[in-house]
Amino acid sequence: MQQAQSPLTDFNNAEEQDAQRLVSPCVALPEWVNGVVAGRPYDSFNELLDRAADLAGGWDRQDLELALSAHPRIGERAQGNGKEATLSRGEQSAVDPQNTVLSLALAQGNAEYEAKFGRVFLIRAKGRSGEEILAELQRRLKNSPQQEEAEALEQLRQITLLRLEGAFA
Ligand SMILES: NC(=O)NC1=NC(=O)NC1=O
Repeated sequence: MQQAQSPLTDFNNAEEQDAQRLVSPCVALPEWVNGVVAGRPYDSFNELLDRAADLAGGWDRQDLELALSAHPRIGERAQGNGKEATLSRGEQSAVDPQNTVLSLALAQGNAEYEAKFGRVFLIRAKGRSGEEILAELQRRLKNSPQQEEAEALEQLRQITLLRLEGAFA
């Protein structure tokens, strides 16, 4: 019986594909997943987090659009029981689907956002109430395309790094 190791030690020692499987639900960008795994062994979780943040710092619009395939709209319950869907539901748990006024406002805001920017609105939902998310959506709708691309990339980085922390908690 292997004595319980720290999650980091397990990650450092895991087969490559097992290590990739652990971090792939963080973001649907294989280059990032491979880069995090290739950086092993890490002396500390902070070293891992720093490398993950560095790799995420280079993301561009293409990465954003590719990653969005794994992020359901805000207010739409992620379907299925894959790891990403489960994570999304947890992150969006503060958005009460029974609150029809909020749900309608989010649906309308999402539609306006997609018409203006041509992609799904992405926000780090964890730690935000439904009302705070709606306020951010309405604020960001006023952004220029360049401003909004930068904001959406920052939210993708936050979601990714929060999920990474969760994978090692
Ligand atoms: N469109 C979204 O913003 N989706 C999400 N935000 C999160 O924090 N998790 C999601 O799935």
